[in-house]
Amino acid sequence: MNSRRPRFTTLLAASAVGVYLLVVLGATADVAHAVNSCSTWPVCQGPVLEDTGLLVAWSHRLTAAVVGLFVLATAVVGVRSAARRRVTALAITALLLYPVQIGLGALVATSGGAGPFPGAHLATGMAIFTTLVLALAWQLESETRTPDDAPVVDPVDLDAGDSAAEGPAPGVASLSTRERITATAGAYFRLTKPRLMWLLCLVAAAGMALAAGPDLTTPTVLFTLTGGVLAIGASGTFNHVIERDVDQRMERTSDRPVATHQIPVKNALAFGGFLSVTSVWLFWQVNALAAALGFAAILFYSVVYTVVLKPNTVQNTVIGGFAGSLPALIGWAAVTGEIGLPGLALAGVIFLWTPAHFYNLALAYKEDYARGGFPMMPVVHGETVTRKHIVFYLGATLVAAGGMAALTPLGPLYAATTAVLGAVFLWAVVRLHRERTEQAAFRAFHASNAYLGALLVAIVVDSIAL
Ligand code: HEM
Ligand SMILES: CC(C)=CCC/C(C)=C/CC/C(C)=C/COP(=O)(O)OP(=O)(O)O
Repeated sequence: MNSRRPRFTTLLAASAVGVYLLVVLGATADVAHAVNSCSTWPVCQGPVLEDTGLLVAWSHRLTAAVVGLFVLATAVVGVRSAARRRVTALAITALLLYPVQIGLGALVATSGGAGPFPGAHLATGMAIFTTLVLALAWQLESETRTPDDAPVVDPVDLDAGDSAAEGPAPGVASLSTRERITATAGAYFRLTKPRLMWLLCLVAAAGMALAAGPDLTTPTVLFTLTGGVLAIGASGTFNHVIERDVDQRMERTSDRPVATHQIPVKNALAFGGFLSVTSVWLFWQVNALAAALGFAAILFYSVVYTVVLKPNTVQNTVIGGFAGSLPALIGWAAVTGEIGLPGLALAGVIFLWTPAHFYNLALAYKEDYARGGFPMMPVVHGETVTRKHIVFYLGATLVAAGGMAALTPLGPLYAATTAVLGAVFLWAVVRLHRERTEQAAFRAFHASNAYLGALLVAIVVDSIAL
C-alpha cells in the first residue's frame, strides 16, 4: 500500500468535515440574516465586534478560505498519491466546484440574499460535500479491503431451528416466590426493549418541539411520549414472540424471555395486545392522526419488518428504517394534527441514519446473524461493502440534517451539533475501516447513537428555548 494513502484519506475526511461545517452553518437562518449586515464582497465593512451579523459573515468567509486550502491540498495529494482514478476524479471535481461556490457566495452577499442564489449556493455546497464523501468511501474501500472478507453466502434456512422444549426456564423452579415475581417482572420489562426507548422518545420529542416551538404543552408531551413508550414496548414484545425460535439459535438473543419459555407465548401476546391498545388509546387522546400513525408503527415493526423484511431481504434495515422514522411524524402530528415538511425532513434524517447505526452491529454480530439465518448486509455482501455503505448512509444523513437546517428556523446550536458530532461519527467510522475489530464496530455504533441523540436534543433546545 502506498504510504501516502492514509494521509490522503485523512485529508479527504478533514475536507468533508470542513465543507459540511460551512454548508450547515450557511444553511441556518443566522447566516442568511448576516447578509443584511454585510452586502459587500470580498470584505465586509463595519465594526465587527459590535454587530453579530458581521461577525457571522466574517467567520463564514474566513472558514471558507481555510477549508478551500484543505480541498486544494486534498486534490493535489490525491493526484500525487496515485489513488484510484474515480477517487482522484471526485477530489478534482470538488476542487473545481469550490470557486463556483465562492462565486455564488459573492452573489448571495451582493444581491442581499435575493433570487436563486442562496438555493444554488446551498445545493453546490451539498454537491461538494457529497463528492468528498463518495471519494472517502471509495478510498477507504480500496485502502482497507480484506481478503478474509468472504460473505457468508448461505444463511441457515429459517425453518431449520429446533424449538426449545416447552416448560419453565431452567433455574426458575428453585427461586422463592418473591424472587420469582421480581424475575418475571424483569422479563416482561425486557420484552419491551427498554434500551431503545430513550432515543425513539427523543425522536418524537424533536418532532413535537419542531412543530410547537415554545408553545409546546405538557399534556401533549406526556400523552405522546407515554403512548410512544407503550407502542415500542408492544412491538418489541411481538418481535420477541415472532422470533422466539430463531432467537434460540443466536448467542446475543438466546436468553430472551420468550425464547427460554420464561414467559409463555400466549402471555406475551396478551401483554403485547394490552400495550398496543393502551398506547393507541393514549395517542387517540391527542388526536386521530397520532393514533393512526402509532398503530401503523406497531404494525410496521411487528409485521412488515419482523415477518416480511428481516428474514427475506438484505435491504431489511434500509426499508425497516421507516418504522424508526414514524415517531418523528407522530410527534409532528401530535401538535399539528397533520403531516408537515419539517416533520417529514426529520423522519428522513432518521430513515437515512438507521443503516449507518445498525450496520455497525451487523458487522459485530455477523456470525450470529448468519446462524440465525438473517440476510444482513455483511452476511450477504461481506464486510468491505458493509463498511462502505456505512459511509454512504452517514453522508446521506448529514446531507439530510443540513437540509433540515435550511427548511426550519433551527440555528447555530443545531448546526454546530450536527457538524461536531457528525465529525465524531465519521472519525469512528474511519477507525472502523482501519481497525476492523468488534470493538471498533461498537465504537461506531455508540457514535451513531451519540450523534442522533445530540442532534435531537439540539432540535428540542433550539426550538423551545432559543
Ligand atoms: C431497522 C432498524 C433498526 C435495527 C435493525 C436496529 C437494531 C438494533 C439492535 C440489534 C440493537 C441491540 C439491541 C440489544 O442487543 O439490546 C440496537 C440498539 C439500539 N438501537 Fe437500534 N436498530 C434499528 C433502528 C433504531 C432506531 C430507529 C433507533 C432510534 C431512533 C434505534 C436506537 C437504538 C438504541 C438507543 C439502542 C441501544 C443502544 C445501547 O444499548 O447502547 N435503533 N439496535
Ligand atoms: C412508535 C413505534 C412503535 C416505533 C417503532 C420503532 C421501532 C421499535 C423501530 C425498530 C428499531 C429496532 C430496535 C429494531 C431492532 O431490530 P431487531 O428487531 O432486528 O433487533 P433484534 O435482533 O435485537 O431483535
